Amino acid sequence: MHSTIKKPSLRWLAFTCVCLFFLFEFVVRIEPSLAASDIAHFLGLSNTEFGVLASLFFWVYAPMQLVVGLALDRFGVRRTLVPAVLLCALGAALFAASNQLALTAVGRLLTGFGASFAFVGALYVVNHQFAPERFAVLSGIVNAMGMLGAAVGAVALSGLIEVNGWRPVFLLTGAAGAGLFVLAFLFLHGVRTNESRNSHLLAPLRTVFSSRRIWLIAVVGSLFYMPVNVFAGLWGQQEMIKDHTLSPVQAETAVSMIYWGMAAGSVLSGIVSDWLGHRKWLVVVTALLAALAYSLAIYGPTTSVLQSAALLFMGGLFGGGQMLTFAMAKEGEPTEVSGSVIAFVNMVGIGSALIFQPLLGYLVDLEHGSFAIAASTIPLCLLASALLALLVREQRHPDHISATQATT
Ligand SMILES: N[C@@H](Cc1c[nH]cn1)C(=O)NCC(=O)O
Repeated sequence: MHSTIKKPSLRWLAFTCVCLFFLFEFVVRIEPSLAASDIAHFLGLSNTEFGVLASLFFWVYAPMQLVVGLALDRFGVRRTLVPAVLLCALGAALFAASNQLALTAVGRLLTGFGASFAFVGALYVVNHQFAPERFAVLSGIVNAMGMLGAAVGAVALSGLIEVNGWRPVFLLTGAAGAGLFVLAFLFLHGVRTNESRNSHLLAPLRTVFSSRRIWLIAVVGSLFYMPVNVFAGLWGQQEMIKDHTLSPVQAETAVSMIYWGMAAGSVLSGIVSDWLGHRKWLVVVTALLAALAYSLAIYGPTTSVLQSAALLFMGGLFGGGQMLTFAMAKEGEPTEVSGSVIAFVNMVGIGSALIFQPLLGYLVDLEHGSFAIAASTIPLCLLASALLALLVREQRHPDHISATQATT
């Protein structure tokens, strides 16, 4: 049966710490892109070399997901997340303070290493310290924090960088991370339960890899998340400029609406899902509605920034339904493997960028610069996600049924 720590105030303090960590992680993740040419010039790098430097973050982040899940399942929240916050902050500070490329690269690797604990760690806290019927809405709030970090952080830091230069601002970010470490040290506590820890460190991976259901849900989540990874993250701005004659600033504004929509949608879909006590059909319906919104945004005849922004906002809003895949996946298994299950779904989800980002570029080149075929992968992935979600078996392990639900 599910257990929660006794004092609600401790639970909410832990939740606040992990939400702030995910927000911080998202800010340091995108920070280099806000001063790309200044950093490249300072370190004497070409654009390609700068791209490699910034991407070091993801080289550690993606494979670390499996380690993060195992570490959480084995050592719990406090012993993993508190050092992770410190390493993430130290990495950001080192990136800013160093004059040498090698040290800057170590800083970026360290940032990615620490950051890799944030999202899964936050969902782990939600899973272990709150009642099961709150999982979807609270994990939606976690996701919204990251999206707001990307949307608001980018604008706020760009302004500061313009006035003060990138190094003082990046150092300030590192200092904010140090402050967050102190908060986490003081207030981020795990729960002591009488749940059995796994007898073998790698045991949760066996459960994850051998479950056809978890693989299926991870692919559903990945296809559902694909527009955020690929359209919002890379190609959207170009598509908007080319096909809808928006200016670069208008296109960036319209595409950033995906993050705002996603922030609202993650929370809303969580509220509706926890209220209905249901996941699967919401995933199917929101994926279909997101497919419709993106199709209209991409293939519709509009040249108005307002209409494009509204349609992309709707795409993000319905896209918030992808967060429910985490609830679906972990609810099928015992709590002692939740960290690994959540981390695996996340790894497959963010890993889809490795396939789809270059694939879209390839298709655009193949069509001599036209997005007509390349962009069709966006609604197609969403449709595939909805269809595959239909195949997911509804399953709820007793660990994810709260005492109140169990007695009704
Ligand atoms: N919402 C996740 C990504 C995802 C994976 N499957 C479905 N969605 C997310 O934002 N993760 C944050 C991260 O970058 O780790």
